[in-house]
Amino acid sequence: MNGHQMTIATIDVETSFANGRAHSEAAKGSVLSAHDINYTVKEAKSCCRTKDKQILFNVTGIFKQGMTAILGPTGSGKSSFLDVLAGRKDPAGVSGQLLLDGKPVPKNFKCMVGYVVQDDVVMGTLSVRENFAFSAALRLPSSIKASERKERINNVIKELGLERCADTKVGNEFIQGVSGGERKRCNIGMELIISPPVLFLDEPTTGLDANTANTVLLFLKRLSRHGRTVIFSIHQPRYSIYRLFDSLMLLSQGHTVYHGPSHEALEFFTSQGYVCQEHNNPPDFFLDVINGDPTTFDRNAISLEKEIESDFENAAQSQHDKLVEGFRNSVWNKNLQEEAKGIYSTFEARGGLKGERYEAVNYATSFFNQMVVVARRALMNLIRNPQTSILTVATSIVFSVIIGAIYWQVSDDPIKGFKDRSGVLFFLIMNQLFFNMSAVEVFINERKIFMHENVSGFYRVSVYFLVKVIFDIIPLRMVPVIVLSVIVYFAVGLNPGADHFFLFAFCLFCTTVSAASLCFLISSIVRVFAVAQLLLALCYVLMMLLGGFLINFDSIGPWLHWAQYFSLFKYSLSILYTNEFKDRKFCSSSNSSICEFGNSYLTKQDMKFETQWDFWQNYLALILYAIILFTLSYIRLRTMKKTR
Ligand SMILES: Nc1ncnc2c1ncn2[C@@H]1O[C@H](COP(=O)(O)OP(=O)(O)OP(=O)(O)O)[C@@H](O)[C@H]1O
Repeated sequence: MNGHQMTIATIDVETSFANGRAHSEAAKGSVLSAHDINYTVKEAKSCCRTKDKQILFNVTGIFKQGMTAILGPTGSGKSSFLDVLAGRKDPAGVSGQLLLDGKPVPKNFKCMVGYVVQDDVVMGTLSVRENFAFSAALRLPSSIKASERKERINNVIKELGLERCADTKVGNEFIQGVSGGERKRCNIGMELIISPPVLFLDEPTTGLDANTANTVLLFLKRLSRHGRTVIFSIHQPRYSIYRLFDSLMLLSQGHTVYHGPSHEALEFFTSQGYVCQEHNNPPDFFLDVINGDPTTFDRNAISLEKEIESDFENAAQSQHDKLVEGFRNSVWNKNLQEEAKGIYSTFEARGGLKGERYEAVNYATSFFNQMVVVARRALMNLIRNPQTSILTVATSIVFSVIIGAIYWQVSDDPIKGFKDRSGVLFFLIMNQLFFNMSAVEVFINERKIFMHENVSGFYRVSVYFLVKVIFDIIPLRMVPVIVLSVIVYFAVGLNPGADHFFLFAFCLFCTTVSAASLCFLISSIVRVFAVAQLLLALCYVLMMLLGGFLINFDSIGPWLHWAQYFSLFKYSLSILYTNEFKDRKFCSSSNSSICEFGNSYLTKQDMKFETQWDFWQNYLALILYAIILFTLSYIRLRTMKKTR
């Protein structure tokens, strides 16, 4: 079993999951065992060189029904081990064997288990019940009847003690919602809906006050009593929390320094010469020992104490080595290894499954069902979070009124008219681009929720992407464009005629969607909002400069001429100018015999406008621009690493 890659196969749990077993009896008392787990990552050394860094060293653990806490100093590998157990690490870096009830975990193990991430991943605009219904609609197989789903949701609400706030919105920065503890329980409930055989939680108490943390852990304890295997990483818990643990795993620098019943941990440390003072909190004491705190030594170990005083770091290291060695030779490890060996030999005796790759299991529901459920949530989110849309429309109205007032009924004079009209059109395109910069936060804000839901098997990447584009990005941009077009077009007095108005409005819409596609691409690549904004502003400024309207092409080197094809200004302004000036005669108001055709102005601007194709190719370019950038964003979403 040493050094082998993690094997992947399907197991019975999956079948029971698909059959929608009754909530209370599902996956009762599942045993997850990890055998000789090693985990290595590739660490970047320089720009093109990487080095292997081992994070976990031959970690063996058995996790039964009840609460198991994984404890250790910061950087000891708690989160890494939890992720490996939950199947959320790249299998390429993991070796060893994971067994669930003595059988290999399936390829989609991460979708079957519950994993409560540290961050908040519930939708604030939905109520607790609606969030659970969202999880149930996507993660339970379609074969489960609506009434059974409803019953499961009610059971989870009851199990987590959320009856009082079941129909309250979870809350976000705009909406007052449930309390911190209820919110955490709501995150847990999203996972419990599928009756997972094992529930993982990454530092469930982080960000909660002491009392709330206590309440959450009490609920977990109750869940574990009802037949669940609960495994979580935790930072220095208080005694009131520690006493709830059934089993404990202590890690130090990726090695196990204790794994066994939590109430026997002190005994193990005493056996190694470390005595916990009477009123000391055991978890604090364990961490102090692992961190090499000299006060944790037995008074008899004087020579070692001296060593610590002289060289603290070396002493901490030697204390770590001593603990690892101590545990390896302890009775606790002997029992653990024997039990693990028993499970492993049963698995081997069954034969057949080791090393085989079974087909990946599909999502619980169809593409169409996912589209409906995710789109419904997006629309509810849009309606219940109207601040963004209202602000966008209000800003659009104010801006349009200002533009209308400044450029009120522009003159038909060939000199003044050309200047004012081209000015307002240029300004409008610039506004459409910069006004859309808010779209860059779309994916940055939702990155965590998307990654969690996608990894947990809620929906396909394509579903999220299509819903985002069709029900979020496009509608949010359509209304302001209509408002702006109506106000500005008639206030400024642009080319009369319904056909010209619609061509104008359609051009602004295409420009907005193309700009939004660029925002979406950048937000799928960059994680930091400020950096994304800076990148976007840089792109727009370059587009403006190289679009051919602020500088004569003869003045730029030929080597830069290609850049114009990436400029949205080039296409959008070509449409708006042609729509406004082509075949129109502009005469001086003071002397009607002084007239000039708009065509001559277009020629001076180096614009092609003679044929229909000259005009329509710009729309085509804008549409292709949006399609290509949205496709690149989709590829980026698909290929991005979604596990840590
Ligand atoms: N992808 C990676 N590249 C390089 N080092 C990594 C990577 N992932 C984890 N590590 C390192 O592995 C060690 C264990 O990390 P891990 O996050 O599992 O620790 P932890 O015990 O959960 O820490 P904390 O309590 O601070 O969250 C750390 O030293 C961390 O820097």
